[in-house]
Amino acid sequence: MIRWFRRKKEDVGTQEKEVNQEPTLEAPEPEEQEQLPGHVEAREEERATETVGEEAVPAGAEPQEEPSDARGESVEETRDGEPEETEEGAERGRFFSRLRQRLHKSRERLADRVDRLVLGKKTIDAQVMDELEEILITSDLGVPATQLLLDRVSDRVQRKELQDPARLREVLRQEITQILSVDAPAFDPSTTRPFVIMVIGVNGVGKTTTIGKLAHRIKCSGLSPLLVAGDTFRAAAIEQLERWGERIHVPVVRQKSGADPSAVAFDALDAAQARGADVVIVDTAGRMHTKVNLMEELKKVHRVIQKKMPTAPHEILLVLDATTGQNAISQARVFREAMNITGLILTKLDGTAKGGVIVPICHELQLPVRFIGIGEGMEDLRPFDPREFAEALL
Ligand SMILES: Nc1nc2c(ncn2[C@@H]2O[C@H](COP(=O)(O)OP(=O)(O)OP(=O)(O)O)[C@@H](O)[C@H]2O)c(=O)[nH]1
Repeated sequence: MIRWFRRKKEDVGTQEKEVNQEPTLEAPEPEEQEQLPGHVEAREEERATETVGEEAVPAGAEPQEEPSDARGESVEETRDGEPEETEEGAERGRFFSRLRQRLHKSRERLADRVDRLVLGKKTIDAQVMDELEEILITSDLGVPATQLLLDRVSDRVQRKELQDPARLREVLRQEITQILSVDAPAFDPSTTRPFVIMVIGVNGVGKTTTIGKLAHRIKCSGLSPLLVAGDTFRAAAIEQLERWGERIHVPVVRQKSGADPSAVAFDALDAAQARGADVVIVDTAGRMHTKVNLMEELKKVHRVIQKKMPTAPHEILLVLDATTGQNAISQARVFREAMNITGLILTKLDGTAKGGVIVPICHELQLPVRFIGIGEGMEDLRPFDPREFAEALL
């Protein structure tokens, strides 16, 4: 057992236990130093100033340092070591450099520290492993995933496959890619019609925004989406979804505030058939303003959808806010107890240093990350690619 790990395990274990004992389903506080728009108090005001039809600019967001050339990457930064010359390759390069730019805080916490750790070192000895452990834990990788990575690195060192400290980062990247590559069927809304997606998560994590972005992606792929305002407890949530609908020219099925969400979902499936919609995306409440238990309410919506269409919902996507770090894992545990989640969406990865949390989430839950949110704009939802993410992070 490694020294640092032994020293810190108790502290971290206690912290994790506290989180596990009382998983909060209230929107948790994001990192203190970040004035992210996900901050609950700030949201109502932001909504009032949101403009339909324009790319929303995150409050306090740093100017987007998009590279002026297509890639903004050196040749060594290309994914396969070769310059990509096709238009598709250039497009991918642009997206990748944007992803890296948005993940820069998480990258600073992980990659830059690993680089500093190996600088001038000749071997990967116990001291290096000790410091690596600290870097991984404090980068939100959690104890079990950190231990797994350390074991794999140690194995490679012992088998003499890894001797040069300069290769440590590359090896970590490979191992993290493996952890992130959860075995699951692909997300493919073209397989059934209508393809029904239920989106769940606590309030403030970015559900409605994510639904807007997802519908935009689906529309761009040639399918016709329909949005369902299933968070009937907050009038603002219905309006927010409607604004997204107007912005991306996608119809929204709604009822008045306070209506039964399962009745809204039921009617929406009729509407989807009548309109010939290909994909139905159901927003749900994140917090109950009544005595009804959130999980019971979600189960009811699920039952009603299933009654109408026995194979539906085809995806149940849990949205988690990356800025909440380890708390996101606790939330996922609670939701998984109640719902048969098929995939995850991690939001607000831009501007947080806690992007590493995606590693323990995949490691523990063995659920595929379907998409990641890297900003508030329409285009800021990306399909999750484990290798691409690991490369952007490390
Ligand atoms: N920076 C950033 N902000 C995001 C992202 N996704 C969502 N947000 C912001 O997070 C805030 C909360 O998003 P909502 O979509 O209202 O969250 P919700 O889960 O639907 O919240 P309720 O409607 O209260 O249940 C909004 O200000 C969004 O613009 C993201 O990927 N990056």
